[in-house]
Amino acid sequence: MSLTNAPKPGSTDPSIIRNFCIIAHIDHGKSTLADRMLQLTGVVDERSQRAQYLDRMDIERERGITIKSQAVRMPWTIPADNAEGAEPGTYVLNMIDTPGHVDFTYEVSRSLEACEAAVLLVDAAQGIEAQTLANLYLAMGADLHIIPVLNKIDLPSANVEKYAAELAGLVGCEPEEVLLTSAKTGVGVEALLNEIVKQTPAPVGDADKPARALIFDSVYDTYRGVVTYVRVVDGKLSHRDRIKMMSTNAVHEMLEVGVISPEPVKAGEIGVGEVGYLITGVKDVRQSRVGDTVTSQHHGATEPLGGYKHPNPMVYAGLYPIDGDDYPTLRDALEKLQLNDAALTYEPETSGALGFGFRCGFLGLLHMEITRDRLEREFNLDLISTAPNVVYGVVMDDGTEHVVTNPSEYPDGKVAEVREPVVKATILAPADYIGTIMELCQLKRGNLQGMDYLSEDRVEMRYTLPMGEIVFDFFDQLKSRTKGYASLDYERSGEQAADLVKVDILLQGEPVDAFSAIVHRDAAYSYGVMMAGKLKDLIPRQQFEVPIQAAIGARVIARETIRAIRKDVLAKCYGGDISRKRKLLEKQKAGKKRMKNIGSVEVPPEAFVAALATTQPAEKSGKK
Ligand SMILES: Nc1nc2c(ncn2[C@@H]2O[C@H](COP(=O)(O)OP(=O)(O)OP(=O)(O)O)[C@@H](O)[C@H]2O)c(=O)[nH]1
Repeated sequence: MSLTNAPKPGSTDPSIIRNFCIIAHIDHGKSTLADRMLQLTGVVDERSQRAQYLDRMDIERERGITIKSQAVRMPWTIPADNAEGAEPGTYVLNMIDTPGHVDFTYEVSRSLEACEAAVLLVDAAQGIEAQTLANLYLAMGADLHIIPVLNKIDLPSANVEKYAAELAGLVGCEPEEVLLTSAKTGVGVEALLNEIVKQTPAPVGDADKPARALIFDSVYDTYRGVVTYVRVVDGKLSHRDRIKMMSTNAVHEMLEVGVISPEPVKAGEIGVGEVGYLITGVKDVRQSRVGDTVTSQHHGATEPLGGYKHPNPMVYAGLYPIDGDDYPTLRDALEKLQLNDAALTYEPETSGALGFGFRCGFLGLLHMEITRDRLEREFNLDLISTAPNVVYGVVMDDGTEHVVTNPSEYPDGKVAEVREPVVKATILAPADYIGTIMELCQLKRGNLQGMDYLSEDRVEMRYTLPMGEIVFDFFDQLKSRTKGYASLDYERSGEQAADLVKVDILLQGEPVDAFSAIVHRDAAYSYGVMMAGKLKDLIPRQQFEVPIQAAIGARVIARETIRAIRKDVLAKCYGGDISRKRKLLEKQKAGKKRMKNIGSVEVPPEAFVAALATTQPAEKSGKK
């Protein structure tokens, strides 16, 4: 197809615009399908085609997952001989590739607001998974038309009949209406593009009203500053406008307006129903927040589009440089990352054991891992991260309330109540595993809210669970108990009072703040024993005996001892070569410089890294 006769941005009749997104469980093939569409519509030619074209960040490529949403404009022609259900002619498709992981649900929900239809993609060898449901519910909540598609039909293990019926049952259509594709071989993708044109409602909006556009993404680009992705609802945005962000009333000069196809293409303006980008002088994505409404400064709109939510951090952890000299580099690195990630928060913090670092807030564990990975990789830092924890509310006997994002801030004195955040979790698994899943959820203080059979051998179980129990190794354990067959999705759902205590770990009587944890009273003993045992193995023997204790307040609940030894570096030096002796002693001194001192106990940084490493969340690899 030639792009020269494709409709131009700014003057496109809304009736030929189709805005859609692709939603799916992680790994069901969204990015591959998006690639295939780019190829078929001619916006990416064979030569520049690379796998996962839209996943631009290195880390996205390496992990094979999508982190930031992207929007692409593609022309698609319905020929006269296949026009049943649509006028023949060239249409404009705006495709929004959405992230699939639970940490980025907020981004998915904003992307959905910019569309009229959602292609619901399901792996024909896996069937419906937890995030298939979660994303479907989000899409239905946004009133989108759903186009059900079974992908990967080329796989020998595909069970098209079974899963088409399951999917049809879920969205309420006939199994024959489920489209079949292989994003890998391209089978069925052309038919899907035709169906998108036929089934997706054209956008409605008023071209004569003041401009209103929804920000559904904003990213920081080193060369161009903040690039804001918008969907225009009413009016027009032109490169000559000064624009206003309606939540803050901040006014910005517009430097450029354009569409992505699949590289940025400048346009004079974008109008009703169109999806495009804006570049202003803004230097920081926090000034151009996802969910906000953009209008023009003069004769602007007075009513913003539907409300938007601040992404609140759910999980906190301390990040410390292993080498204290790297502290300024870490600060600069966090500042740079935040330009691109409005959800990342950080503030300086000092730890008696680890020195200067930052308390960082994340949307979830995957978000935390990705941030840490990027800091280490892109800024060449070696970091120690403390165990992640959620936010607790502590009410004292005298009625004062504290918000605790760090165990070391846990207040002293008489505590009346501790409140913890809870989540609503949905687990999908083969029915054979119901018993073991229930056992695990019980262990993690979950409450069963309901259970449904999706088909004969597949169940959906709904639980409320304390978020603090989910952030550690819940997902890992769920996967290992179900041989990898279960999938999990959760969302924040208020808080509850719980019997929580702070467990301190003491080395030679000195509490080590980095190892303190807030845990349920029933789990306090096992946390203490586990940590004391780990540290006994990790901390090298010193010239004196070192007791390791775990304590709740003044009460010691577990104890280990590291026996004394004198490491005699001169032992191998017979004879009296004084310069050699001095050399060895200096080497020992240099080694000691890296050590972290807890009282008089020297702890190598590696011991902190190993002791604080929880079982790695399975999402680390980006796969289920
Ligand atoms: N055999 C086969 N493999 C496919 C097909 N579509 C995608 N895949 C493979 O499935 C894996 C996951 O595909 P992606 O496109 O990265 O999945 P995704 O849904 O975008 O994943 P996230 O971006 O992480 O949410 C890749 O290894 C693809 O090559 C298909 O139609 N057939």
